[in-house]
Amino acid sequence: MAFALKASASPALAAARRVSLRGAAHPVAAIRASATAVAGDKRTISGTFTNLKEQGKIAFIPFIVAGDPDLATTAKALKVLDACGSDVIELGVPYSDPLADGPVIQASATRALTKGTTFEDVISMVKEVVPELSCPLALFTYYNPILKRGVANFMSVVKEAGVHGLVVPDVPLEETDILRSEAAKNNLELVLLTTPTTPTERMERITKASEGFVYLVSTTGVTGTRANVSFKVEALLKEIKQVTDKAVAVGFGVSTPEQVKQIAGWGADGVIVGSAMVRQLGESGSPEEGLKKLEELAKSLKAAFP
Ligand SMILES: O=P(O)(O)OC[C@@H](O)[C@@H](O)c1c[nH]c2ccccc12
Repeated sequence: MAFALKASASPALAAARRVSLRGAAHPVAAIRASATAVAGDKRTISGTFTNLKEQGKIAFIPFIVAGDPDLATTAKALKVLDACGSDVIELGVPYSDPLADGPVIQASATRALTKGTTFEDVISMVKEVVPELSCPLALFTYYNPILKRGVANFMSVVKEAGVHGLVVPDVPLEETDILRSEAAKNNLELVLLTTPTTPTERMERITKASEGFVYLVSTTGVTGTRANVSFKVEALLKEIKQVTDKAVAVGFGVSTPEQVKQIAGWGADGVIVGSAMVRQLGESGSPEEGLKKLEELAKSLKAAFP
């Protein structure tokens, strides 16, 4: 299934639309987007965290699966999330064996794959949409699709599409060197993940190697909303921040403003929200309804961020 959006609007027009979408609240982002698009893309994930820290803010990082309910809607969803004040967006490449995902994201990936969504289609869509976003985009993929295409080829294709970073949850730490060196050649930041059960020595190696930010998985098990965020996260954040001054963003289980506030209060530099976003977008009665529910959730969560 080929993906083709109408010719993307000029950066200035895209930025103007963003102002209207974002309302008066984010004119700076629209100006930044316009300047970025015209002057060449200077967005980086680590730079985003640096800017936020200087403002005493933390990053809102939503995750959605490309192609669910369809790629044209994914393109609109990325713009909606950007307009709602996302600081980084994680875009998942649908995969047939998402071993770290719970039922919501598994079902989403299945819907996207059943629609015939291919990696190439996702890349075509990303190439069209990235110039119209003000925030950086991190492509989320399991390791196998990278190996299938060859690491060097994968990285250059992804960079050429305008992606800023990568999250690869199942790459063994011992194999991240090749990934990181090829990513660095393409000016891509490779985000690594640490979990509540990662031994301290390994957490330190992961933290040292991670770029863009350190992804702290809040709980054991797979992705999916939880009633409560584990109190262990507070201590884990302190432990990681003793060994690095890199930004640390917390993900897994988050779906409410209260959980965002709690994690922010524990000292996180960002909060990642996936399944709750994916459910609103992919499980609604129609793409239009899904986009509306996505926007409502994104705005309600964004309002909880300091
Ligand atoms: O879905 P949750 O519980 O909000 O967690 C974020 C998660 O979706 C996203 O970061 C992600 C999607 N698939 C993953 C697999 C592993 C680690 C992280 C992820």
